[in-house]
Amino acid sequence: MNAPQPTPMMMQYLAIKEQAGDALLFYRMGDFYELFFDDAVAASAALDIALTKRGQHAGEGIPMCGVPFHAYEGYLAKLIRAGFKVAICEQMESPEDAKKRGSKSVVKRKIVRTVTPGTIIEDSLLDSRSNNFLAALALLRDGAEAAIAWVDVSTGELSVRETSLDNLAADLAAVAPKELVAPDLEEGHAWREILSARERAMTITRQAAHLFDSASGQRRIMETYNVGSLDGFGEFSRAECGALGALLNYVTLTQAGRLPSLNPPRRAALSETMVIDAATRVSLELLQTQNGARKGSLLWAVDRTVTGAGARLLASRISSPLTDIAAIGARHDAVSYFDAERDVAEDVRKRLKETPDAARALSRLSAERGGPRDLAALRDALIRAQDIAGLLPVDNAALPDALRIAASTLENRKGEGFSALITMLREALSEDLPMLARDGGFIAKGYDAGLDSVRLLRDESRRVIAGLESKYRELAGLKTLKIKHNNVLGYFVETPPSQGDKLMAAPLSETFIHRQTLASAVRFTTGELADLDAKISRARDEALARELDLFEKLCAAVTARRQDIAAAAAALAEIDVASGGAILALEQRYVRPKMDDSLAFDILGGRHPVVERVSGDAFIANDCKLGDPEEARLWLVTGPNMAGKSTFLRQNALIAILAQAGLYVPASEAQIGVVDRVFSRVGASDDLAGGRSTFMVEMVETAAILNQATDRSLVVLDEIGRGTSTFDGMSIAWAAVEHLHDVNRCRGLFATHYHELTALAEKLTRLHNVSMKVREWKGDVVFLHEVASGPADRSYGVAVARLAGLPPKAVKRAEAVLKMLEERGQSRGAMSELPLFAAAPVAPRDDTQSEACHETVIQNALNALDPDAMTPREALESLYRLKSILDEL
Ligand SMILES: Nc1ncnc2c1ncn2[C@@H]1O[C@H](COP(=O)(O)OP(=O)(O)OP(=O)(O)O)[C@@H](O)[C@H]1O
Repeated sequence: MNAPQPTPMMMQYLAIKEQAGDALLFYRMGDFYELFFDDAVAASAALDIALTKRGQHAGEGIPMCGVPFHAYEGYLAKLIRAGFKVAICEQMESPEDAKKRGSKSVVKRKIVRTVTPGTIIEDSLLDSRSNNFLAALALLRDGAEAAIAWVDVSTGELSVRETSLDNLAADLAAVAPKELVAPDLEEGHAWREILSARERAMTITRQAAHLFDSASGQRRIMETYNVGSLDGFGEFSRAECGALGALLNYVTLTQAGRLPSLNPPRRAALSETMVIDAATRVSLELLQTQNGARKGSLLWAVDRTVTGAGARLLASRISSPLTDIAAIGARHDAVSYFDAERDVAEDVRKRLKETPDAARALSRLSAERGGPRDLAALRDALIRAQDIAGLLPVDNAALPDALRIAASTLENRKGEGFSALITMLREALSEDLPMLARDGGFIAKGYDAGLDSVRLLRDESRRVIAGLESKYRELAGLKTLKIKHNNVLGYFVETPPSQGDKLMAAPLSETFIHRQTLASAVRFTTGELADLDAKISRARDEALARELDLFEKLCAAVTARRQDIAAAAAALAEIDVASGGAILALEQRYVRPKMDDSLAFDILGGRHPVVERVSGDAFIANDCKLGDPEEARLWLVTGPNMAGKSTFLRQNALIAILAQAGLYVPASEAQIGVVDRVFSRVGASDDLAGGRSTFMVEMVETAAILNQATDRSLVVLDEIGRGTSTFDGMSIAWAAVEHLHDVNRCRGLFATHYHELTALAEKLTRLHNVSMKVREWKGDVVFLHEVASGPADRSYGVAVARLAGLPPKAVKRAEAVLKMLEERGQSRGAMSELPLFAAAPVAPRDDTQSEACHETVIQNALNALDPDAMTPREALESLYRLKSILDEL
């Protein structure tokens, strides 16, 4: 038996599916996008929609599912978030046109774009406050030359930098692309290993090596920016050209040739930014917490921006702090201006709040995917830009350079200004705007005489129709006769069923032509009505064609100015970040850090931005003084668990990052010699997927720090070596401190539970012991969260265990073991002499009655307290009081 032949429709589908490659194919059929075969199976599982079988096309059941066109964006968003790519295939003609062409059943179809995690431009699929980067990695000469380029297709921001095997992980962590285009590397290749490690955080799209070639990259850049040479862009290395070329190529491919507006590529040299490796970013929770939430991150604590573009800019600044003192100072100057001019800051922010996202609207319009509302968004953004520029007069001598440049960009002072464009858009657009241009009705009355006269014709005909109704009622002698409209019949006359016969009989049948009989009505047309209907529909088509033509002209006028508009949008974001920084400084008492090229790290009254935001006034500020010629370079921090060591360590790393991102810092004073790299290992994590134990991860990370930290770096390390046996761990911690002190010579904070390490301060001249202060009261411990000079006298581990609610028997036993260990010295011998825990005698309870009585007294005293209303000191005093009550009992 012969295999069934695929139908012409299925042959068309298979040909288009081949073009879609690894993307799911959304195949437009009427009001649905349909998916077939494996695509259907994958989509129905990911979207939780029904999978059915279609039998006609190839003679057997083909798995299929579909999503309705009017609601497809939600489904698309879900698939993209799940890491899929989706090729959108549209019908390019109506079935009627296909029939006219002589094709029986197959209408022309074409992939109009492929949506991938890194190439989204639809607002509904994007988070307005987050960047959505697509990156490309070029490796030339097997990685001897390498570069990474990245773009946010929704805003057109494009950057490129050289990278290396050592820096790639940090670069990828800094950019955090949603998708990376990379050459297809063979198994075991060192670069591939680094990419695989990040595969969970981004989609990797592998492409043939020749697409990353430098010469074709150069051609692609010139084509994209329509220039004859690369001279205007500054010098790009061969690898940078390769990465940019591959990136632009992929964007062109996925957008089916309709490129969104892209800014000229900006070179982001490695030396200009602070290096923060991937593990440090996770540990410091810069843009998101370790659970992936924005709330609780550094960005969440310091973000006071009021626009999406401002939030995105702030996120990239925190992600890539600067190292150039002048550039950092320029950002601080801008915050400082708004800090001094609070009223101006408030006025500016009021207007910013009403400012639409110009960068994203512009991008959609440039990619020919925008609508009338995007034009209105640009108009309103430019109007607000002018208002804001008015609040920042460029001749004001107090205005810092960064704001002066921003204000002059907002008005496009060096160009032709935006007034003409604003006037044009103001006059052109009507009040109520449809989502899509093809819905029509968005051009304002009075803007185009031709359109107005067509509309007049249409309205005139509508009026005539309204008049016809009374004429026909009179003619037929029927009060119930009505003229109605629907999409199938156009305008028609309708009567109740009981009256239909009257119109179908002579003489009325000469005027009324029967069209339809329904249970509830009988419908007719007349020659006059048909003429008017045709006139109206011609006028409607003509009006729409005219509107679409005008829309195109408006878009062309806007996109012709896209560089200027993009610059104004960037200036608005800059002003948002600076004014938000000033508001933050005011609300949270942040100060401007003094930046210089010394090796100082001198923080007075430093606070943790996130813990402080959660705990409010109860947060205890602490100083940190490192690197001064006379002072210590490294602090060894000891103290019990829960005393605040990790908080102290992290807050200082965060202060360095905030300062160099161009923001003020949570401290009463700060002087920072620019930091080139920040390393933070606070809290161990394991890498089960990578097959590495907690201890192994810790050692790999410690190795990276000891190998990479320079004398300009800031290192914060918490309890290195705790994942192994006490003696191994202590030896590793010991050696790490010595290495940081003598070899790396960096500034750093090193927290440890190994008290033995405190003896190192006698040997290492620039190591200083500090400890977290606690109060002890008859075996209980109260945390003061204050950093004091000198080592901790005890570890208080057992006291903390008691606080945590360990059963009293276990606590008593721990105290006994501890005492024995302390008496005999901490040696393996001492440990082996200890009797087994289970065999330990437990003192029997005696005077239970008096204990119960004591409990009541204590309970009453406790009930009288309101911990939420107390400061830590009041709490401490209450504890003392409680203790004295207990003593008296
Ligand atoms: N300076 C401070 N002011 C107020 N509260 C603080 C301060 N520092 C820390 N805390 C509070 O104490 C808790 C414990 O802090 P942290 O985790 O830093 O202690 P730790 O000494 O590192 O403990 P461990 O050794 O168990 O990791 C924090 O969750 C925070 O709420």
